[in-house]
Parts: sequence; structure tokens; C-alpha cells
Amino acid sequence: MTRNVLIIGLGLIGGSLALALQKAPKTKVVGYDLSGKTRNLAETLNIVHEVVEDVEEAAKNADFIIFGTPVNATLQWMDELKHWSLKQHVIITDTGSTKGLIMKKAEELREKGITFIGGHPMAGSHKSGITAAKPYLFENAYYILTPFDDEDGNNLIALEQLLKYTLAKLVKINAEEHDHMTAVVSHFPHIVAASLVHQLNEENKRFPMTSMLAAGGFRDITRIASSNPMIWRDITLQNREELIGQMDAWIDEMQRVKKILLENDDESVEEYFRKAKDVRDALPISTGAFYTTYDLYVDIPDYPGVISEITGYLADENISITNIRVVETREDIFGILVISFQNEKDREKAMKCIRSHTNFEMHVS
Ligand SMILES: NC(=O)c1ccc[n+]([C@@H]2O[C@H](COP(=O)([O-])OP(=O)(O)OC[C@H]3O[C@@H](n4cnc5c(N)ncnc54)[C@H](O)[C@@H]3O)[C@@H](O)[C@H]2O)c1
Ligand SMILES: O=C(O)C(=O)CC1(C(=O)O)C=CC(O)C=C1
Repeated sequence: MTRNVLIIGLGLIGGSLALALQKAPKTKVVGYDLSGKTRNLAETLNIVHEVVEDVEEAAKNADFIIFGTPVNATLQWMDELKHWSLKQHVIITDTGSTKGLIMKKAEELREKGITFIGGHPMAGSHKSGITAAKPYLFENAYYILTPFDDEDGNNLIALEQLLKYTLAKLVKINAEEHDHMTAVVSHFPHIVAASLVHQLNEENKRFPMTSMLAAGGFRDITRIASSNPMIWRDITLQNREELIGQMDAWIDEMQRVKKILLENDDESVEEYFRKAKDVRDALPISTGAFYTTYDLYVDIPDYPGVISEITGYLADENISITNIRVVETREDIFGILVISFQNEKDREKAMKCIRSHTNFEMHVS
């Protein structure tokens, strides 16, 4: 029997999910997006098996309905679908970065006998839109589910059986815990990143060279400030109470740092950085257990064409790469080329391939 999946919202997350779920056996993935341009792209880029124009009609056949929409739009769709005629066993889920208000709205669906299990893949990017969608976006990432405490186990199993094709690690928590923890590791850092960019913008008015001096550190800590402002408006407002709590804690923390600076206390300042380094270095994100990217670092000499030479060797052996960038290049030192792969096997093949053509130093972390 074919499993019919309807995805509403085909941007970075909805599009990536659609691509991943097309790999599931006996599964038909249809999709809708508010934007006509995105619907056209979904068709030409084969993001879904079929693009639909009439969502309510498509929903009649769906076994799963997944929202890849901004979190406020998801709430609006949830209100609408209460009035649709749906399959009795349809399972509705979402991908939104917030869960409190969405699970509250889900109670209204529940009263009508409609199953809703909240979802949130903890992977993404500052890029948005369908052209940024990738089938392996969720591989090895945590994918949070927020079912009601007494959700029917069979519904959960059915959703897990579908989502396992994302190759993500599925975990279950409640909506309240979700919104607290994601405020700490995701939502508040987006506010901090944006605030640092605002601060640079102000400083730059007085010292116009400042932005030119922004190097790797500023780039790394502010990358997420380039995210879609509309997506982050909705997330921030839906999780505002948690965020105000995080902001109070941050202000206290800044006061603490200010105090040790005012005291000119070198031991406390060093201890401040040492403690942060110890905690950061022990995080799963640093050790690779949390979110694995298969990066290969290649020390390259600075001569024209060196990057296309290396990518050429990899292309000759059909080794596909997911990302490539150069870090820490200066005229007088070697550059480091960071090449990312989908999995360990590809990275090992690439190391062998590059070693057979060059004597460049390579390392994996
Ligand atoms: N960006 C991330 O890193 C990330 C990670 C995990 C989860 N999320 C969540 O995933 C969801 C989608 O985010 P994204 O990054 O894919 O955003 P996106 O901007 O890339 O895509 C959103 C898509 O939804 C469409 N859309 C907007 N309103 C709509 C509506 N009313 N009906 C149908 N389609 C509509 C847009 O046209 C767009 O194609 C959000 O809820 C977000 O919180 C984002
Ligand atoms: O990597 C990024 O650019 C992201 O912002 C991804 C990120 C995050 O880590 O904060 C953003 C929102 C989510 O809901 C999940 C993941």
C-alpha cells in the first residue's frame, strides 16, 4: 500500500524533508507552497513527486501531513485543517523551531480526533528557500518529537517509521522542555548574533575600518545573523518568555564579567575563559557525537588552480562533496581547504585519492 505524504511549505526544511522522504519505499511525496515560484521550482528540481495547487483536496488522500512552514503560518494551517475531511488515521506533524503554542493548538485538533505529533529537526542553515534544500540535511542530527504524553504508541511508531528515512536520530521530549532547551542552544544565540552585527554597524559609523577587520571569529559567531528574518521573527515571538529569561541570565553574566574587568583581576579573567573552553571542548557538538560533519582539512600551497586541481581528482573518482571552503589564508602562509563529505566512507576515499596525487598534509579534525 502506498504511503501518501503531503508537505506544506517547501523551503529549506520542507524541501529537504521531501527529498529525504522520496527515498522511503512505497511512498508518494506531494507538496504545496504558498509561493508560485517555489511550486515551479519544486517541480523542476524534483523536490516532490507532485506539486499540488489545492491543499485541502490533496489532504483528503494524505496519510501524513507535514508542515515546513514558518511557525505562525503553521498555527494558521492547523486552524484551517480542523474543518477538512481527512483520512481517519492521518498523522499530522510539523518541523517548527517552537513547540509550546503549536502543541497547544494541537489540543484543538485532538478534540476533533485528529492526531498531531510535534516535530523539530535540529539541523538547518542560515540559508533559506527551496534552492537550499538538501536530501542529507538531517543525517545524524537530532530530530525532536513532542507527542502528547498519552499519544497512541502505534501513531508514534508510524511516524518514526517514516522519519527514519531522514537518517536523523529521533528523540522524544515534551513541548515545555523543548522550548526551554532550544531557547538556550538555538533561539537566544540568534539574538546574540544579530546584536553583535548591530553593534558592529554602529561602531563602523565612527571607525569605518572596523568591518574590514572582521575575520574568522566574527564570521563564525555571526553566521546565523544571515538567517531568514521572517522565520526568526515568528520563532522569537512564539518563545518570547523563555527568551526574556535567557536575556536576564545573559545580562547577569555580562555584569559578572564587567565586575572582574573592573577589578582588573587577571586570575578571574583567565578562569572565565578556561572554564568556557573546558565546557565548549567537552560538548558533543565539538566531539562530533551531536552533529557529525565529515570534514577533511587539506593544507594547500598558495598557487593558482590548486582548489580545482583537488576537486578535479575527486570528481574523476566520482567522490561527491557537500561543501568546500578555504580558511585561514594569508599571503605568507598555506591555506587550509576544508572539504565536507556525506559520510565517513567518502571522506576516506577522498583522503586516499588526494594522497595518490599530492603530498599535501591532511587531517580530519
Ligand atoms: N532554518 C533552519 O535552520 C530551521 C531548522 C529547523 C527547523 N526550522 C523550522 O522549519 C520551518 C521552515 O523553515 P525554513 O528554514 O525551511 O524556512 P524557508 O523560508 O526556507 O521556507 C519556508 C517556506 O514556507 C513557505 N510558506 C510561507 N508561508 C506559507 C504558508 N502560509 N503556506 C504554505 N507555505 C508557506 C515559504 O514560501 C517557504 O518556501 C520553520 O517553522 C522553522 O522554524 C528551521
Ligand atoms: O545552523 C544554522 O544555521 C541554524 O541556525 C540551525 C538551527 C540552530 O542550530 O539554531 C536553527 C533553527 C533550528 O530550529 C534548528 C537548527
